[in-house]
Amino acid sequence: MRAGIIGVTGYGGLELFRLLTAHPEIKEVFLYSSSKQGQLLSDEAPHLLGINENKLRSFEQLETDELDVLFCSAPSGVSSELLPPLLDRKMRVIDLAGDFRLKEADTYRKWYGKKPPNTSFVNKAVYGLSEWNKKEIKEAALIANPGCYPTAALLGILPLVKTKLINPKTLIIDAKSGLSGAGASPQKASHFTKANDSLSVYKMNKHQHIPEIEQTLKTLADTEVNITFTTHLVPMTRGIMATMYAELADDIQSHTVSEIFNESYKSKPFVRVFKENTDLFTKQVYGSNYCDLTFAIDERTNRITVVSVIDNLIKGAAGQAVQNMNIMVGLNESEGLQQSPLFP
Ligand SMILES: NC(=O)C1=CN([C@@H]2O[C@H](COP(=O)(O)OP(=O)(O)OC[C@H]3O[C@@H](n4cnc5c(N)ncnc54)[C@H](OP(=O)(O)O)[C@@H]3O)[C@@H](O)[C@H]2O)C=CC1
Ligand SMILES: CC(=O)N[C@@H](CCC(=O)OP(=O)(O)O)C(=O)O
Repeated sequence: MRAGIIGVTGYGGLELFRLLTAHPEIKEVFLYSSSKQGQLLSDEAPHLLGINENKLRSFEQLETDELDVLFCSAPSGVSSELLPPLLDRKMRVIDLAGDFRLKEADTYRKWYGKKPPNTSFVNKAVYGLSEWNKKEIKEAALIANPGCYPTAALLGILPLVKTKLINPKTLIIDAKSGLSGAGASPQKASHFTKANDSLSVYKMNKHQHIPEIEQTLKTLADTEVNITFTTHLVPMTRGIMATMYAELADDIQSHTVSEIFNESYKSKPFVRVFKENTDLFTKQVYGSNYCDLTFAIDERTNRITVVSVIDNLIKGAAGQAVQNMNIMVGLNESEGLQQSPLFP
């Protein structure tokens, strides 16, 4: 198969490049850039010197019949302009940005502050939460790859919301991300002197992933709810930890919660359910497509705490995108994604 990557010089794009060039079924990867056409990828990413010496192509050089699948890893607002003509030419696309995730145009306008994409393409897009939407992903021509925070949060909370083990109205998601979550271009909040040795909170009650999580709880767990979701920046390169709190429905014992988690993920190669009260850390999934989960029940408050960790650039972006490609083209979903986490 031949794959293309738009936005390959960014953090998500570089991870796509790394995964796709090691993928056993991918014979060639074409690289597209909006700003560095004609340069080598290694000019921008010196760690790739000698590994890929192909020139970055312009979008005008993108021939749909050359590619079996195209990944778009550009900032939000770009893919809604760039992708429709390619989709019209029957290109199979996996988009890593938020453009095609939210079904309501007004919701996209409100939370992203941008012009929403054409409704007909939004309607065609399938939400690529691999473990929960496999049937639809298999049939999709356009996949809206989930956001990094929603991936971590939803994998942790969906089993409990779906089985009504918690009261969803009491759900609070407290999430922390490494700096690569903010992308490669310099930003104030991730500037070394501000981020180092410090912890910051941002976009309180305004984060664009709030409607994405709410929409998915509605579509995949038939639960309409407004959530409380807070994001923090942690001075580490990669990783997300989502810590989620909710009131338990009456008299739920921990063995029931364990059973639900184990049952939900028993045949899912990338979700690892740890036993109750395990101390998790983001580095245990670093560089891998795993999402690790644990929980603890507080009998004094009748609340449950669920903890989920992922690598934002892999399970939260490029890894899940490759997993979705595998599902879409009928390969084993683990193909090319079986690397162990990098530790220490
Ligand atoms: N970082 C993360 O953890 C996650 C990111 N995402 C989403 O994935 C997408 C990529 O994120 P990330 O890699 O972090 O971002 P980066 O800022 O690191 O990279 C984005 C890349 O997009 C390209 N680009 C910029 N402007 C345009 C444009 N106008 N037209 C076409 N291409 C453009 C640039 O490459 P060039 O100049 O070479 O074209 C740039 O390197 C974003 O939508 C982000 O929200 C989703 C999940 C997790
Ligand atoms: C640490 C950090 O800044 N993370 C980014 C994640 C961006 C992202 O993934 O954006 P979309 O999913 O909306 O495309 C943020 O919180 O906005």
